[in-house]
Amino acid sequence: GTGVVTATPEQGDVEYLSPVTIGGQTINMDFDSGSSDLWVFNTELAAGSQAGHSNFNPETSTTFQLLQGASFEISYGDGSGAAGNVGTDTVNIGGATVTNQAVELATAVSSSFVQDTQSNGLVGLAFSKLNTIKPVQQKTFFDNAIATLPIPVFTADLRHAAVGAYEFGNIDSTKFNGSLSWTDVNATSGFWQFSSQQFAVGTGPTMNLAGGQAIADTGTTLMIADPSIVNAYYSQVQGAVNNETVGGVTFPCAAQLPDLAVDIGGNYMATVRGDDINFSPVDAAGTTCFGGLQAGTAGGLQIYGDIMFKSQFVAFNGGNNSIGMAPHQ
Ligand SMILES: O=C([C@@H]1CCCNC1)N1CCCCC1
Repeated sequence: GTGVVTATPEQGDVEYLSPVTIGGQTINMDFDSGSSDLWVFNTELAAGSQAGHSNFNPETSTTFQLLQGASFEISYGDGSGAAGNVGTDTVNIGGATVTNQAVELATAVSSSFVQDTQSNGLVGLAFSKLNTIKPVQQKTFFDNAIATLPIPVFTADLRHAAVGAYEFGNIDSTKFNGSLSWTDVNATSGFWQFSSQQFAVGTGPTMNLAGGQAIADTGTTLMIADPSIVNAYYSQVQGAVNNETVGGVTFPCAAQLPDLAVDIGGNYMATVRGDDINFSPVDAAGTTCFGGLQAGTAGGLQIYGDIMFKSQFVAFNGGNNSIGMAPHQ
């Protein structure tokens, strides 16, 4: 069958949380198309780490089974991470159900996860080759579900400061304008990766980023692009400065921000709304704002995160490894 769950933004759209039922216990988790582990806060964790969280209890689930000798350890690009043991259980996301899904029970989590009490774990939706379980790598929820879905797709409908949705096995065409533009992804890296070699700032000329590559990552808050794109963009914003203290580009909150169009696989120019690039104030007075578009390393992999998803409805097709995009309805 299909599955649909809400995707509720934390304050400031820092991340989006969705209800996942594991062994009959419903827990709010962060769906991450940029990683491939499903791990959860749980009663095995130290009490100090459990505090404030919803903690899965494997002992009260009648369907949980420990995966003897299995463990996981994951590190994310932002320096956060988790590690622990592994079991299997029945995982139900909005009706889409997988029995014997690998459920990773963290016995250690980094401080940023402990402090973020709205999130109780991640559901990895990138390709299973990135799964960190050892000695035998396990599959993602989507990989396990795909055979039972009417169509081998999940979609992300993320909104600025409003409730959106993740859907498995269905493409709800009432959620986007026009038709989806499809692009093949290169799954070699394990990410939903595509070429992104052109961009345009506002009504300006299309510019080239030779060899540009990007991934679609629902688990990344911002949009991390090549410095050439970032410099071209903020050169059009009065008062934009690279603010080492806060760790990125800031600008006056009253600035008029242009849209940014980026190429998706050579088939589609995805427009990211300028007002979504005004991410958050950095000062109490709300005078100076932090940009939703920030620079990665020159020539490095670009990470199109939630800032892009707030403008674009995205369908992930695991049947033919492609991504479909269209502006939200
Ligand atoms: O670890 C991450 C992100 C962190 C935020 C959540 N999604 C995964 N990376 C981004 C993609 C390239 C590899 C590093």
